[in-house]
Amino acid sequence: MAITASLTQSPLWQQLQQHYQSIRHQHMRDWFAADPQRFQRFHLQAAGLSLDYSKNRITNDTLQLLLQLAQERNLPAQIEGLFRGDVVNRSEQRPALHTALRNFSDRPVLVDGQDIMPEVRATIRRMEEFCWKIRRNQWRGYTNKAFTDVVSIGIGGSFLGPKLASGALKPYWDSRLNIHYLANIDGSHITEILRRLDPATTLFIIQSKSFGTQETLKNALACRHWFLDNGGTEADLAKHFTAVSSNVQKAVEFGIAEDNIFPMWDWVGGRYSLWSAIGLPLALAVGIDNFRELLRGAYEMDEHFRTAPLHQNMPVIMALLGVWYVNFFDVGSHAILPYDHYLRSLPAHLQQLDMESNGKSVTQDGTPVDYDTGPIIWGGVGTNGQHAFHQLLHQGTHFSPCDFIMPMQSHNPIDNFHAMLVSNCLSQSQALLQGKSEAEALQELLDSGMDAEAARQLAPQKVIPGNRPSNTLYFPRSRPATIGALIALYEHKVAAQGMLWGINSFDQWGVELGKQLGNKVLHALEGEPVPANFDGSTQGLIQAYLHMQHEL
Ligand SMILES: O=P(O)(O)OC[C@H]1O[C@](O)(CO)[C@@H](O)[C@@H]1O
Repeated sequence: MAITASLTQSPLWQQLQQHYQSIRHQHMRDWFAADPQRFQRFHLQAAGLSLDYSKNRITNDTLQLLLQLAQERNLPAQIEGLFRGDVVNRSEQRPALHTALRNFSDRPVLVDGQDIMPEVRATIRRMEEFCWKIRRNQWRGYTNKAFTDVVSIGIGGSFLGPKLASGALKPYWDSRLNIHYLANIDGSHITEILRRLDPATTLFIIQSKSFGTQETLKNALACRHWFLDNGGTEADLAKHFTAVSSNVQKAVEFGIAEDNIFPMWDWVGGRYSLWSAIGLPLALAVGIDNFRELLRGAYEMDEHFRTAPLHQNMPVIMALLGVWYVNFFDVGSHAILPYDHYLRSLPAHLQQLDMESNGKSVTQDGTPVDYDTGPIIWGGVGTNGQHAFHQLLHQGTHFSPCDFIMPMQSHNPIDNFHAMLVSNCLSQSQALLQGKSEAEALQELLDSGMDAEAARQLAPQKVIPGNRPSNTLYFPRSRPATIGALIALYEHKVAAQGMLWGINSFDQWGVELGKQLGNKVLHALEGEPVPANFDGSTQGLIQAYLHMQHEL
């Protein structure tokens, strides 16, 4: 769906700017005091998730204007187009149909006139059969021992999604199988993983949509050597090496038996591929039924995104709030703060999802944007972050809107641990909202018995501006369906922001230059002449590397 009018030239954009000027000095504290219904009014539920977005710098008028923006940018039609399989990734001439991977409806999904659903369902059945054989010890290693370890080799989207979801669903793991994720091209990473493993009981899954990613292929080759050097034979490889890829030919050339290759498709982006056979390590860990529940939760969020009116649409509201901060408050970052040990990989997954999707500077038709797009996504698990980076959130010169994410029940209820965890989460968003004025700080110091002059000197250091926005996403417990819904929520939030900004959220050309240069640098590090057109810094660093190879 083409957007014709320039975003920033529209009268609505000017209206939003004027509205921003009119509310920017108002404090959320006063809004809460004036409106006892604010929590209920700015609150949504979808697919088992609840969103409290009342602690945002918005009034009813803000929301109305933002919702008008969504209409003006044809969001409903764009969302429908995404699900229908329109070529939303125009630079690669592809649809983005990760939603087909979790389509529990009987609606066909057409790509080039062909319904892709039969192939999607056949692949899940293959995954089911595979999981069943491994988990019931019918498919065993070359010494006929059952598998104890699975090494998933992949990077980016072929790593972060499965890693996040398998961490999030740790309570559902089959304790007989350990899952290891090997991503980085770093001798220390592979050494630390393989040192603990026995080739006879280790299964490898090479995860690469392209089957051309340097890190993955190098790691896969090293694992193969390790397997052959430690007891396995060429004839045993088919028992221990499987792959997931859209490039079957390359996987076969690498030496993977064709029957051991699970398909991927061009219409699934890497960072949206958890729902495909890339989710295989997760399915092995938690079982195919739980994997299907994850898909079902995502499907429920899909249906919500597709059908809910804009003002009740959770991904759309989160997207609009993001645009409000990025484009009107000039805020360039967004923090993801899960208060759940099992969700500790969420910030890393959302970094790829959001920043690879919306870190773009031109619109779909190639016009440079004259407004900011995707923010820097960062974060970490609470409460650890409170004792590290939250200081800046509370008193730094710039603010970062925060998403607090919190299950209300723990899988491991011990004493009052969970109440303490939740209390920390709630009090952080409360402190961000409320802040502390200089008068309050001074009074506190005087009440503690401090001498008046010392208190007056110290009080400014203790001022906390407050009025800092946050969302709180909560749900009863991290179940497979909840985690599916949560990840899909962010996928759709990111897609909706891309639609509002008119950019392509489904390509990632920016990562290519580094890959091209990387090969030339590698040749130089391996002794070839350093290209004369390399900048002085890179030349100097190459020389330093070469020099240090001779140091003990
Ligand atoms: O699955 P592949 O093809 O190995 O790609 C891995 C990752 O590399 C990227 O292409 C970026 O380099 C990501 O988009 C992708 O998720």
